[in-house]
Amino acid sequence: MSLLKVQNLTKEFPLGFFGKERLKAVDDVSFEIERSRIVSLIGESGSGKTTVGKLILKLIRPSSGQILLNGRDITQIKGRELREYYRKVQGVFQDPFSSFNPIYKIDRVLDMVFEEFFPDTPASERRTKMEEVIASVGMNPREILGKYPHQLSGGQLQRILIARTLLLNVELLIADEIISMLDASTRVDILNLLGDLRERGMSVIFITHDLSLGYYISDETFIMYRGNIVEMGDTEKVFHNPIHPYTKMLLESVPEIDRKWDLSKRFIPELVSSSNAPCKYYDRCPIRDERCLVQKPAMVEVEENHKVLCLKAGD
Ligand SMILES: Nc1ncnc2c1ncn2[C@@H]1O[C@H](COP(=O)(O)OP(=O)(O)OP(=O)(O)O)[C@@H](O)[C@H]1O
Repeated sequence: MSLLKVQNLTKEFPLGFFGKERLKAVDDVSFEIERSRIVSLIGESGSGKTTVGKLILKLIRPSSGQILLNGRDITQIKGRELREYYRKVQGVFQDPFSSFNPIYKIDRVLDMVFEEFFPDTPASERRTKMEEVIASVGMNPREILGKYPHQLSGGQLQRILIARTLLLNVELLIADEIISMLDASTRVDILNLLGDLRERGMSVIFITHDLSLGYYISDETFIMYRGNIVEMGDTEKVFHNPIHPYTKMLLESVPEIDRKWDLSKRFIPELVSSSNAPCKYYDRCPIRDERCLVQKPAMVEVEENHKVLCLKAGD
């Protein structure tokens, strides 16, 4: 049984002044994540990545669909079951400063994990465990535990948030753009830390719009476009044998060190489709044909653990 199974997940938001129209921020998304895997969710701004993360974290409710953790549908759980869910599934977000209460020192922040989830743990054991997890995210507990959040850097705060998930021993971490605010060398340290979590048996959904970061760290990659996953599978296959025209375009648009900016290759995304084609990529698609105007694409398995949402993928 997979750790996480998401089935036909959809989230609509009201659109416009009176909210009569609806935006499908996540549209019929299905995937499974096994234990001890890092999966990147990649797509341009507004493609629905954060909404998927928030739905799994139960910060918002789905319009339809199911989310199963270890086979149990969690969309309706409440009370004690919900608390137990948060012991297993946690999120870390882009801006680490906003995740901390500025008046609590770091020891207090970590102690609250014990208060909430393991209240019977004696004080001395709490301290030992806190020191262990701070050390395992590469920091000196004596330098960190007595400090307030504003006395630490963004990278240090991200590590503390990851240390917090180690205290809980979570099974699934949703990491939403957690390294966009960090400098290049701190980024690599945090990415490597995610790799360590995987070695401990944790799975990570790594949300990013940065293809190279996704490629560096993930076992599997899901490419999102306007609420749909358009391509998914082993990272090596998605990156080295991209099939969906959107994935191909994304990979071609990564700036390379030895390639200069070229106006003729500039791509301006069209966020609202002008046709009513069932394929959301139709208006931008260089390989579209008349079938794409009438037939809704379904996920096609093009090779083992590599699927594509495109009518032409099977051609
Ligand atoms: N609470 C909300 N109410 C209305 N629309 C929303 C809400 N949250 C998100 N949206 C819309 O849903 C779509 C998907 O948003 P989401 O934040 O999931 O995208 P994203 O891929 O994470 O983008 P980014 O990389 O910019 O964070 C966007 O069009 C966004 O404007």
